[in-house]
Amino acid sequence: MVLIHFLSKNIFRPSINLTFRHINTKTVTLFNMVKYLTQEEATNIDVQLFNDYKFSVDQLMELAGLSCAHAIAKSYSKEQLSNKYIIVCCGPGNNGGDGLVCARHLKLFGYCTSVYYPKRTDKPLYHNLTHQCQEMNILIIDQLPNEADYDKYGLIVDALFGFSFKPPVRSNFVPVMDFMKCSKIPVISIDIPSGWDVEKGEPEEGGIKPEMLISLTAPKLCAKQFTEYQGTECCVLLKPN
Ligand SMILES: NC(=O)C1=CN([C@@H]2O[C@H](COP(=O)(O)OP(=O)(O)OC[C@H]3O[C@@H](n4cnc5c(N)ncnc54)[C@H](OP(=O)(O)O)[C@@H]3O)[C@@H](O)[C@H]2O)[C@H](O)CC1
Repeated sequence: MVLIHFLSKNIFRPSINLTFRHINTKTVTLFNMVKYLTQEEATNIDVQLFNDYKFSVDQLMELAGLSCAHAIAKSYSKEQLSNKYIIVCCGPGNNGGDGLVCARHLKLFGYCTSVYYPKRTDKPLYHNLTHQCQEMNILIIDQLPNEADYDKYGLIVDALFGFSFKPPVRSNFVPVMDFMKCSKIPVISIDIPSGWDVEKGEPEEGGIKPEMLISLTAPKLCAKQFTEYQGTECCVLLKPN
C-alpha cells in the first residue's frame, strides 16, 4: 500500500496508492503513471517538505502513521485477527516514529497492539511518542516473542528502516530481522521492506517478504517488486492475479 503525496509543479496533492506482494506471482504494473523514487529523490522531497513547505516532522509523521493505521485496518479486520496482537517493530529513525504513531492509532481503532522498540531514540519527539503509547496501555516489549508465543501475534508491522537505510543490516538489528523473516506471521512494511536496498529491492541472500507495503510520499524503486494499484480509491484490497 502506498500513501502518495505528489509534489509536482508546486502542487501538493495527497492521495493513496496500494501495493501488495504476491510471493511466487509475477509483478504486475497496471499503469505507468507512478513515479518510483530513487533514494536521493526521496530524501530531497523530505527536505523540500521541511524547508520549502515548512512542514514539521511531527506533522508529517502523524499523517504517515495515521495513514498506515487506516491502511492496515482496512486490509486486516479485527475479526480476522481475532484478538491476536499486532506487533509494531520500530527502528531508530523517522520510519520508527511512523511506527509509534501507527501503533497508537491502531490501538485507538481497537486492535490489540504491542511495540518492540530495541534502539530508542533520545529526542523529545520520540520520548513523547513512546510516552503516548505507554499512556494508551500499548504493551512495549523489550524482548522479541519466543517461538512458543508466535500464535499470540497476528501481524507484524515493520517500521524498522525507511528510505535512509544503507545495507547491510548491522548486527544489533539481526535478531529482529530474523524474527520478521522466519516467524510466518504476515509482515506489513512501512515505506521500505526493512533490509531491502531502497532501489534494488530484496537482497540476493533473501530478505523479509512483506505481504503488504505502505509507501509514503511515492513508491521507491524497490516497490517495483510489488503488484500495484493506482486508482483513485484511498484504500483498496487487491486480490492475487
Ligand atoms: N515523506 C513522508 O511522508 C515522511 C516519511 N517519513 C518516514 O521517514 C523515513 C525516513 O526516515 P529517516 O529518519 O531518514 O531514516 P530511516 O528511518 O530510514 O532510518 C534511519 C536510521 O536507521 C539507521 N540505519 C541505517 N542503515 C542501517 C543499517 N544498515 N543497519 C542498522 N541501522 C541502520 C540509521 O543509523 P545511522 O547510525 O546510520 O544514523 C538511522 O538511525 C521514511 O522512510 C518514512 O517512513 C517521516 O515520518 C516524515 C514523513
